[in-house]
Amino acid sequence: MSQDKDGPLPEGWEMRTSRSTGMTYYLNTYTKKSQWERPEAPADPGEIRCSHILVKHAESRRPSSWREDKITRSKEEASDLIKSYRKQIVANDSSFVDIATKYSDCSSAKRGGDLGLFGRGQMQQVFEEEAFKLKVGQLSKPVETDSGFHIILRTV
Ligand SMILES: O=C(N[C@H](Cc1nc2ccccc2[nH]1)C(=O)O)c1cc2ccccc2s1
Repeated sequence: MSQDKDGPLPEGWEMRTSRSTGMTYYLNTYTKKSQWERPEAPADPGEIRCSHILVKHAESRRPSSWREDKITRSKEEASDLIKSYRKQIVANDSSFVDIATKYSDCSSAKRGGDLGLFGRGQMQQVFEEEAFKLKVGQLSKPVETDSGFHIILRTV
Protein backbone atom coordinates (compact mmCIF):
# COMPACT_ATOMS: atom_id res chain seq x y z
CA MET A 1 0.00 0.00 0.00
CA SER A 2 1.26 3.49 -0.68
CA GLN A 3 -0.67 4.88 2.33
CA ASP A 4 1.22 5.54 5.57
CA LYS A 5 1.50 8.27 8.23
CA ASP A 6 2.59 10.81 5.60
CA GLY A 7 -0.36 10.11 3.28
CA PRO A 8 -0.27 8.82 -0.33
CA LEU A 9 2.91 8.83 -2.41
CA PRO A 10 3.00 11.13 -5.47
CA GLU A 11 1.97 9.45 -8.75
CA GLY A 12 4.35 6.91 -10.26
CA TRP A 13 6.17 5.98 -7.01
CA GLU A 14 5.96 2.77 -4.96
CA MET A 15 7.26 2.08 -1.47
CA ARG A 16 9.61 -0.91 -1.10
CA THR A 17 11.50 -2.53 1.79
CA SER A 18 15.15 -3.41 1.30
CA ARG A 19 15.59 -7.17 1.72
CA SER A 20 19.11 -6.76 3.09
CA THR A 21 18.59 -3.86 5.52
CA GLY A 22 14.82 -3.75 6.08
CA MET A 23 14.98 -0.04 5.27
CA THR A 24 12.19 1.61 3.26
CA TYR A 25 13.10 2.92 -0.19
CA TYR A 26 11.06 4.33 -3.10
CA LEU A 27 10.81 2.99 -6.64
CA ASN A 28 10.07 5.14 -9.72
CA THR A 29 7.72 2.71 -11.47
CA TYR A 30 8.44 4.26 -14.90
CA THR A 31 12.25 4.31 -14.90
CA LYS A 32 12.66 1.50 -12.28
CA LYS A 33 15.21 3.73 -10.48
CA SER A 34 15.02 3.72 -6.68
CA GLN A 35 15.89 6.25 -3.96
CA TRP A 36 16.01 6.40 -0.17
CA GLU A 37 14.35 9.83 0.17
CA ARG A 38 10.55 9.96 0.26
CA PRO A 39 9.53 11.61 -3.07
CA GLU A 40 7.66 14.93 -2.95
CA ALA A 41 6.69 15.15 -6.66
CA PRO A 42 5.23 12.70 -9.24
CA ALA A 43 7.85 10.32 -10.68
CA ASP A 44 9.58 11.60 -13.84
CA PRO A 45 8.42 9.25 -16.64
CA GLY A 46 11.86 9.25 -18.29
CA GLU A 47 10.39 9.18 -21.79
CA ILE A 48 7.00 10.32 -23.08
CA ARG A 49 5.35 10.23 -26.49
CA CYS A 50 3.59 13.28 -27.92
CA SER A 51 1.96 14.54 -31.07
CA HIS A 52 1.83 18.23 -31.88
CA ILE A 53 0.46 20.77 -34.30
CA LEU A 54 2.85 23.59 -35.23
CA VAL A 55 1.93 26.90 -36.85
CA LYS A 56 5.04 28.74 -38.01
CA HIS A 57 5.34 32.46 -38.79
CA ALA A 58 7.73 34.87 -40.58
CA GLU A 59 9.98 35.06 -37.49
CA SER A 60 10.13 31.28 -36.96
CA ARG A 61 13.60 29.67 -36.70
CA ARG A 62 12.97 28.02 -40.11
CA PRO A 63 10.09 29.96 -41.81
CA SER A 64 9.44 27.18 -44.34
CA SER A 65 7.64 23.84 -44.29
CA TRP A 66 6.23 21.05 -46.45
CA ARG A 67 3.14 23.30 -46.79
CA GLU A 68 4.73 26.60 -47.74
CA ASP A 69 8.17 27.39 -49.15
CA LYS A 70 8.23 30.85 -47.55
CA ILE A 71 5.98 31.31 -44.52
CA THR A 72 4.92 34.97 -44.31
CA ARG A 73 2.08 35.00 -41.75
CA SER A 74 2.71 37.22 -38.71
CA LYS A 75 3.27 35.93 -35.17
CA GLU A 76 -0.17 37.25 -34.23
CA GLU A 77 -1.84 35.44 -37.14
CA ALA A 78 -0.03 32.22 -36.16
CA SER A 79 -1.16 32.60 -32.56
CA ASP A 80 -4.77 33.16 -33.66
CA LEU A 81 -4.57 30.15 -35.97
CA ILE A 82 -3.27 27.74 -33.33
CA LYS A 83 -6.01 28.93 -30.95
CA SER A 84 -8.68 28.30 -33.60
CA TYR A 85 -7.30 24.79 -34.25
CA ARG A 86 -7.33 24.06 -30.51
CA LYS A 87 -10.93 25.32 -30.28
CA GLN A 88 -12.02 23.03 -33.17
CA ILE A 89 -10.35 20.02 -31.54
CA VAL A 90 -11.75 20.71 -28.05
CA ALA A 91 -15.24 21.21 -29.55
CA ASN A 92 -14.71 17.91 -31.39
CA ASP A 93 -15.45 19.63 -34.72
CA SER A 94 -12.13 18.27 -36.04
CA SER A 95 -9.77 15.51 -34.96
CA PHE A 96 -6.24 16.30 -33.78
CA VAL A 97 -4.75 13.97 -36.42
CA ASP A 98 -6.82 15.60 -39.19
CA ILE A 99 -5.69 19.11 -38.29
CA ALA A 100 -2.05 18.00 -37.80
CA THR A 101 -1.99 16.18 -41.14
CA LYS A 102 -3.50 19.08 -43.06
CA TYR A 103 -2.07 22.16 -41.36
CA SER A 104 0.95 21.45 -39.12
CA ASP A 105 4.12 23.19 -40.33
CA CYS A 106 6.27 20.39 -38.87
CA SER A 107 7.39 17.42 -40.97
CA SER A 108 5.72 15.23 -38.31
CA ALA A 109 2.46 16.27 -40.02
CA LYS A 110 3.03 13.21 -42.24
CA ARG A 111 2.63 11.07 -39.10
CA GLY A 112 -0.50 12.83 -37.81
CA GLY A 113 1.77 15.05 -35.70
CA ASP A 114 3.42 12.13 -33.88
CA LEU A 115 6.92 12.94 -32.62
CA GLY A 116 7.54 9.48 -31.18
CA LEU A 117 9.06 8.79 -27.76
CA PHE A 118 11.49 11.35 -26.35
CA GLY A 119 13.31 11.97 -23.10
CA ARG A 120 14.52 15.20 -21.55
CA GLY A 121 17.16 17.09 -23.50
CA GLN A 122 15.85 16.15 -26.95
CA MET A 123 13.28 18.85 -27.75
CA GLN A 124 13.44 22.62 -27.36
CA GLN A 125 13.36 23.42 -23.64
CA VAL A 126 10.00 25.20 -23.51
CA PHE A 127 8.33 22.44 -25.54
CA GLU A 128 9.85 19.77 -23.24
CA GLU A 129 8.75 21.56 -20.06
CA GLU A 130 5.14 21.84 -21.21
CA ALA A 131 5.05 18.31 -22.67
CA PHE A 132 6.32 16.68 -19.45
CA LYS A 133 3.65 18.51 -17.44
CA LEU A 134 0.89 16.84 -19.44
CA LYS A 135 -0.94 13.71 -18.30
CA VAL A 136 -1.47 10.99 -20.92
CA GLY A 137 -4.34 12.10 -23.19
CA GLN A 138 -4.10 15.77 -22.20
CA LEU A 139 -3.93 18.58 -24.79
CA SER A 140 -1.71 21.56 -23.96
CA LYS A 141 -2.59 25.22 -24.22
CA PRO A 142 -0.69 26.97 -27.07
CA VAL A 143 3.08 26.80 -26.45
CA GLU A 144 5.50 29.24 -28.14
CA THR A 145 9.00 28.08 -29.17
CA ASP A 146 11.53 29.44 -31.67
CA SER A 147 9.77 27.27 -34.27
CA GLY A 148 6.35 28.89 -33.78
CA PHE A 149 3.17 28.07 -31.88
CA HIS A 150 2.35 24.49 -30.89
CA ILE A 151 -0.43 22.53 -29.26
CA ILE A 152 0.86 19.29 -27.76
CA LEU A 153 -1.06 16.05 -27.16
CA ARG A 154 0.63 13.56 -24.83
CA THR A 155 -0.13 10.04 -26.03
CA VAL A 156 2.15 7.81 -23.87
O1 LIG B 1 11.99 19.66 -35.39
C1 LIG B 1 11.21 19.12 -36.16
N1 LIG B 1 10.57 19.76 -37.14
C2 LIG B 1 10.76 21.21 -37.38
C3 LIG B 1 9.65 21.98 -36.64
C4 LIG B 1 9.58 21.66 -35.18
N2 LIG B 1 10.08 22.42 -34.22
C5 LIG B 1 9.82 21.80 -33.03
C6 LIG B 1 10.12 22.14 -31.71
C7 LIG B 1 9.74 21.28 -30.69
C8 LIG B 1 9.07 20.10 -30.98
C9 LIG B 1 8.77 19.75 -32.29
C10 LIG B 1 9.16 20.61 -33.32
N3 LIG B 1 9.02 20.55 -34.69
C11 LIG B 1 10.61 21.52 -38.85
O2 LIG B 1 10.04 20.66 -39.57
O3 LIG B 1 11.01 22.62 -39.23
C12 LIG B 1 10.86 17.70 -36.01
C13 LIG B 1 10.23 16.89 -36.92
C14 LIG B 1 10.04 15.55 -36.45
C15 LIG B 1 9.44 14.49 -37.14
C16 LIG B 1 9.31 13.25 -36.52
C17 LIG B 1 9.77 13.06 -35.22
C18 LIG B 1 10.38 14.10 -34.53
C19 LIG B 1 10.50 15.35 -35.17
S1 LIG B 1 11.20 16.84 -34.56
